[in-house]
Amino acid sequence: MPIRLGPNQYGKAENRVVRVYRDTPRHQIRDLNVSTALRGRFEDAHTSGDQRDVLPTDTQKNTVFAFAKKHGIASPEEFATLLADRFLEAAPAADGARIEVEEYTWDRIPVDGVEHDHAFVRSGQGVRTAVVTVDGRGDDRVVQVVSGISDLVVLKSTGSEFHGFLKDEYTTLPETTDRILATSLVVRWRYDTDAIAQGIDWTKSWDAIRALLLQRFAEIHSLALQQTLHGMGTAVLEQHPEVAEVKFSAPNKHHFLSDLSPFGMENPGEVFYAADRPYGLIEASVVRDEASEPGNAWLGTPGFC
Ligand SMILES: O=c1[nH]c(=O)c2[nH]c(=O)[nH]c2[nH]1
Repeated sequence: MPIRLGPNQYGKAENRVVRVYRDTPRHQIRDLNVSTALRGRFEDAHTSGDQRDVLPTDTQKNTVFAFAKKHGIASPEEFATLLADRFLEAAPAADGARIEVEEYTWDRIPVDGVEHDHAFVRSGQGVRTAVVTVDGRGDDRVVQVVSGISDLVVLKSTGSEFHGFLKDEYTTLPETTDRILATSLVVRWRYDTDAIAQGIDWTKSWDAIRALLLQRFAEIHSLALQQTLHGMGTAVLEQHPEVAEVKFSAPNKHHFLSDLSPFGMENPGEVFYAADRPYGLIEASVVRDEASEPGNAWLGTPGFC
């Protein structure tokens, strides 16, 4: 029976590495969740059990922690690229490496109006993400970087409408010109490969894109979550030539007006029931026409159309 090994990859998932910089009394921390994966010519490991080409996932884990000490963590993107290059050097059978990073950010705790040197509170403003894929070596080396943010929970208490939609015999949703719009955004944006080759200030770009996404969410008068996402993504592409495409996954966190009429009370958009499920799931991407090819940039990153 003709059977062959299909797509495969292997690595160490969710290495939780915290790097403390303590060169001065004012400490700095980077708090990451790093997942590594190698792809390539690993048929023997699967078919005959011969592991001679396999760089163990345990070694990959050790490398993550050793590199946090040796190189520090300048940014998720840079750290991931260092790791990918290292694994391609250490494992000759690997044709590509995919490094996924989540970064949890911490703010200094203010004490008497002064930010503390070594006490932090986790910032609740979204998780920074990066997926770096390096394929090939030498002149054939291709680097793809998809940065992003997840768990960015946003809400507008007005400035959102939803009406004029298709109706059939099962439609009960009332049309509205004033509703709450709330979502927990997952946004990922892919960088142009030429821009990557020229060098990108990853943190400056990430900070600016996050701020722009929030600004546009606030500013856009929404006729649907779809239209809001399109406006946010378009703004990113207009203002960031280094970005090739933006993808969104946005659960529509429905807020239903509570019916207070049994209690003789009116409710002009003041009291809502925040439903947690089911939720509308709106996914969309915005792509620059002349965008560089994505290659393997999205391979292994689920949850987006
Ligand atoms: O912004 C929205 N988009 C939809 O597609 C949709 N469908 C729905 O019931 N409510 C909403 N809201």
